[in-house]
Amino acid sequence: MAKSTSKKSKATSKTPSKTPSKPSTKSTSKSLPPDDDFDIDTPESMSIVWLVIPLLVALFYAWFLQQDTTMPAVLSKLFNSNALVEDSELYDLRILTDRTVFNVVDLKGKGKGAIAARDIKQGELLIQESPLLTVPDEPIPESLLTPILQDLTSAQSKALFSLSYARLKTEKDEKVNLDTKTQTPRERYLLAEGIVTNNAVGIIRNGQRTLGVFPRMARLNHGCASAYNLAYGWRGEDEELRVYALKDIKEGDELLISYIDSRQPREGRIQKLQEAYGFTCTCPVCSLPPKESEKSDELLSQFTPMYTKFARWYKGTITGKEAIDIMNEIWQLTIATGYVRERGRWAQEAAYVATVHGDEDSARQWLKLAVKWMAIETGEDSLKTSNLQFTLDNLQDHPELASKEMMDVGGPIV
Ligand SMILES: C[S@@+](CC[C@H](N)C(=O)[O-])C[C@H]1O[C@@H](n2cnc3c(N)ncnc32)[C@H](O)[C@@H]1O
Repeated sequence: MAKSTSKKSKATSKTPSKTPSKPSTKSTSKSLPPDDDFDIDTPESMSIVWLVIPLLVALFYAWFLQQDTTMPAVLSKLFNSNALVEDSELYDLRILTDRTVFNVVDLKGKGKGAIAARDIKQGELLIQESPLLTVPDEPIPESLLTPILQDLTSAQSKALFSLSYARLKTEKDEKVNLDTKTQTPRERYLLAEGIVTNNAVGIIRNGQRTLGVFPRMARLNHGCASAYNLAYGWRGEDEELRVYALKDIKEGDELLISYIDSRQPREGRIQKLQEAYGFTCTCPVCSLPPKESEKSDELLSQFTPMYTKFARWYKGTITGKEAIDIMNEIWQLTIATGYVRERGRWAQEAAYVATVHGDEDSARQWLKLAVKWMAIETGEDSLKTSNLQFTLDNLQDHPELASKEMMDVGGPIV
């Protein structure tokens, strides 16, 4: 009240200089004042502004409450009509920061999928996401899931129920109404259970293996071996899932992760994907013509026996030099197959071999490679990358340096 009074007196004091010399004719006029007479700072217009602003805020709030959505979704709509993020995905504010990276679109034979909206650089962080919900990594009973579903906000619920499922855990002949507005609590549970099973990712929380649903990441389809271009992982130190680009990706390419260990021949991959996710993989590697597919199978099937051979070094049945030779063969295999996912870990293991045999030069070369690839897969600032960088910077203080017989084991041939 006091404020508006002082405004009024201030405005009133201005009036004389604006008042035309013949006030009687003007004051009776109902028409709009001429432009040069219009002054927003007059007492009348100020009081209108002060009335209109709260009214607009109230109207906006009333409209927002009707929207069944989140404030960021509304803001995103208002300020960025080209935003690539659907309202249903906006249960986590950080999603707004990755909205220019990919579009979620319908893809023939796959449901939805993510398509790069621009060129993406190797090592770029593409998704950073908190779990929408978590459940223990075991069968999910109705008594556990129902209260979790009841606790979801409307945006979270929308995000969850927009996801895909492969099969529902129904009793014989049981029909399930899929309309979330009219379904019974049991039908809602069955649908949610199917969605969680099809989309959840294994994470470690409080030392326990847990399943988490991450709706943004859940749109990523599967590709085998060289076909997938992203690496995902749970970052325990920040309690969030991160997805990084393993390779340079062109605008328009589909973004793919690997749901299974795809270092195996086609038949095994197809069977595993069918059992766990209910689809027959049609990725570029699974769609190779027969001759090329045979060649690809032959190469991919070499990874496991080669790594088994390398691991004999831990038991002392092969020398450090032999172990490093095998690791270099594995590295060549990653080049031949385009399977680059585990390079960071493999280089780290080779660095350890070189370290304990006191071959500091080779250890440093392997550690540099390990830092590079761990940063691509898990980020430059991840605990894994930082630990490797620390080992590289402080190799001379490594507690196991030269703890086995001294040997020149050899560095990476890349
Ligand atoms: C985690 S979801 C991926 C996103 C899903 N396409 C969607 O529409 O939300 C897993 C499901 O996607 C489909 N899918 C994933 N990768 C596929 C592929 N390579 N070929 C065919 N279908 C695939 C399968 O239906 C699978 O059960």
